[in-house]
Amino acid sequence: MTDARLIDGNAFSARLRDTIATHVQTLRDEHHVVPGLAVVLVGEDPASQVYVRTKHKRTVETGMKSFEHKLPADTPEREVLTLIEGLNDDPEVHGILVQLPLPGHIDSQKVIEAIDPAKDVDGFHPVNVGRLSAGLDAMVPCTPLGSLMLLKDVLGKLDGLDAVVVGRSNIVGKPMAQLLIKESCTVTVAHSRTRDLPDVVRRADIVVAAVGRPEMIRGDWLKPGCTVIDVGINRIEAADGTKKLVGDVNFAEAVKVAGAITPVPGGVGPMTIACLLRNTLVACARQHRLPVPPV
Ligand SMILES: Nc1nc2c(c(=O)[nH]1)N[C@@H](CN(C=O)c1ccc(C(=O)N[C@@H](CCC(=O)O)C(=O)O)cc1)CN2
Repeated sequence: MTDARLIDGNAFSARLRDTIATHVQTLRDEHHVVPGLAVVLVGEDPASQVYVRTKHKRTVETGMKSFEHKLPADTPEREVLTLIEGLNDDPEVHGILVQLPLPGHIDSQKVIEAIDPAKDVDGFHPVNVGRLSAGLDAMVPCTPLGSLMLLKDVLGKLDGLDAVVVGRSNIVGKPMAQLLIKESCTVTVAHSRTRDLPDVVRRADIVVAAVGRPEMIRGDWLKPGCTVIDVGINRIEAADGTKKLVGDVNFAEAVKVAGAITPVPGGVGPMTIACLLRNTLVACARQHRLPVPPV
């Protein structure tokens, strides 16, 4: 059997960012409006610092305004909430994102709920969670949205397909399941208590792995020809002592069985930031009561 097709998230996200940049230019030229994204980082988590830096770079490249707020790790919760109140009221800011995880003394849910749902480009506010689950227009979390775009690019229509989402987090697993239900898939959400997980995964035409456990999903758990979306980003030590990035799927085994698969890195990860820009563009258009660009 030939190896699975590699789903190239770097190439897809670069095309998406180009399309977004074109729409940003149109908004600027025709309506004198420039989308603005505010990113709040609390603390010095090294991975978060890299992601926030990349978000700033991509935001500016796309022609949008970027507002970075970097706060020390011991910033009181009240100060973060006050900052968000200010961003909610700032007409130049159309999207607000608080980089997660937050330091332990800050209640993440309280912070998320302080964001104006119209500016919640992460789609984590309960209003957006509820709207997505009701099948209404909503801000959709970036990683599941990017995963869905890749799936549609590979498979076209998804209706009637069996999808298994492994992981039930609020950020990925649950919204991913909602998006797949909307596409008329038959969706199973599996998690740490699921019985006979390999058998459950083996039924799937689409496997979305979002458990946060390095290489947990093995090649012999997969239905031959299925499509695998690996959301996991795990830093592990390789046999030679160097650090490497792996997903939640054992790639070397899975590539021999699946029909198509996202690599890690270079699969879903780059889609997360491209979809953040997409959500900021959409939020801006809605706030100015302009037609929402088709992205
Ligand atoms: N408020 C949020 N916090 C976090 C989110 C989020 O969507 N909203 N997601 C993750 C981190 N994240 C964006 O914030 C993110 C993760 C990974 C990538 C990415 O491009 N990954 C690369 C590998 C990069 C590396 O070497 O580490 C890839 O997979 O190719 C982008 C964004 C948690 N926090």
